[in-house]
Amino acid sequence: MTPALSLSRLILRDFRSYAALEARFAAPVVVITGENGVGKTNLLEAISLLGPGRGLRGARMGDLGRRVGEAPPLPWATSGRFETPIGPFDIGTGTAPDGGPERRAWMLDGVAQKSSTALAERVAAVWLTPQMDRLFQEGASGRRRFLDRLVWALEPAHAREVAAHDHAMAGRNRVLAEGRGDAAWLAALEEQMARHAVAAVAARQALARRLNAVLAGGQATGAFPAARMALACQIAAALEAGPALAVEETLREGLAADRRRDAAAGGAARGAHRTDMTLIHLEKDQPADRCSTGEQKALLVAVVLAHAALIAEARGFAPLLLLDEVVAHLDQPRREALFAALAALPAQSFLTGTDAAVFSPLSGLAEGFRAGAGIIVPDADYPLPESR
Ligand SMILES: Nc1ncnc2c1ncn2[C@@H]1O[C@H](COP(=O)(O)OP(=O)(O)OP(=O)(O)O)[C@@H](O)[C@H]1O
Repeated sequence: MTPALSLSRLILRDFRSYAALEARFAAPVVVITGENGVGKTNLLEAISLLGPGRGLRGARMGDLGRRVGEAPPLPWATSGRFETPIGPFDIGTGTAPDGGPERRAWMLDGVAQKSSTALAERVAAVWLTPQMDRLFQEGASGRRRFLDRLVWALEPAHAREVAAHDHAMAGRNRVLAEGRGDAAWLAALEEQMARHAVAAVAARQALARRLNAVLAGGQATGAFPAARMALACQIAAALEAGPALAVEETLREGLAADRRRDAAAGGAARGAHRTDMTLIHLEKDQPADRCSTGEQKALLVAVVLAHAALIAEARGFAPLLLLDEVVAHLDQPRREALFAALAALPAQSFLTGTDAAVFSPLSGLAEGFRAGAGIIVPDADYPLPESR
């Protein structure tokens, strides 16, 4: 299926291991293979940075520039041309010309942007990486980040709600740590925290509900295991039971009552930062943390496939899917299920792996590249599909 949003050209300058790269993509499924350490993940990371946020590794901006010897990383830039049914647009990002290495600049169609808001309106990307193999074993923050990225693709303003909540919470933590009994200031911060927490959790809940409806339909996920997303979150539970304004009020009162406790603990016991999420493997009736690594990967794949279908329906374009080393974990039937699902999905996907042979069922469907040191070249075994 032709995706309504696809990356047709990527240009990198001094980005991680790439001094200068220009790559053109023409197919809805792009396969990049190469040996360990040649820069496959770096390429996906560069693509992930064309949307808002800190990208697939959550890296500091100053770490993204190419390092040569002991010198500090160079200023970097990446730009992408995106094709849509109403014409192309160009996004560029990189080190801001004025300011330190942590300052980032944004361009849309050659015009500098003050923030990434305009990008969030046009581009979304979702990824699965090898680092996420322990998503269900480690702390809740990784799961929350994954969940928030899914929400963000549906509702770009979600990022602002979460940031505003965290900002108010950091302010409250500071006041509590300093031991200043500034009740009016604390009350104002708690009011902001409560308001943004309820908005952020309501958006997470809405995403989970809509995602579960798509998962239950099963069309987007094909042969992947039937899955359901479950939020573990007191605010979400309260929102199920009563109106948002009442939940906000209860949260505000709870925060005010917790001041002494939160000061001693060094952080708030309630708020949007407490949401956790799991995926339920419905056939086994088990949460993801009790499933095997391969089953967990399959659950995550089912979720990103269903999510892409949901966003395509809701926003008219699907997020780019960046699937780093995902295929290696899947057995043969699941690999073929993934390839079939990707071919049917209205999303552009980028897959990486070390073994080109694994992707052979995609010959004729996908466009292939071999990554070498600082370059990528078309892979003759995966010519551009004729239909494009
Ligand atoms: N800032 C940087 N400057 C120059 N090189 C860098 C920088 N950051 C990372 N690299 C290099 O990039 C390479 C890692 O690239 P990447 O993680 O994309 O590899 P990969 O092809 O995905 O490997 P694998 O198959 O092992 O996952 C390493 O050789 C690393 O030294």
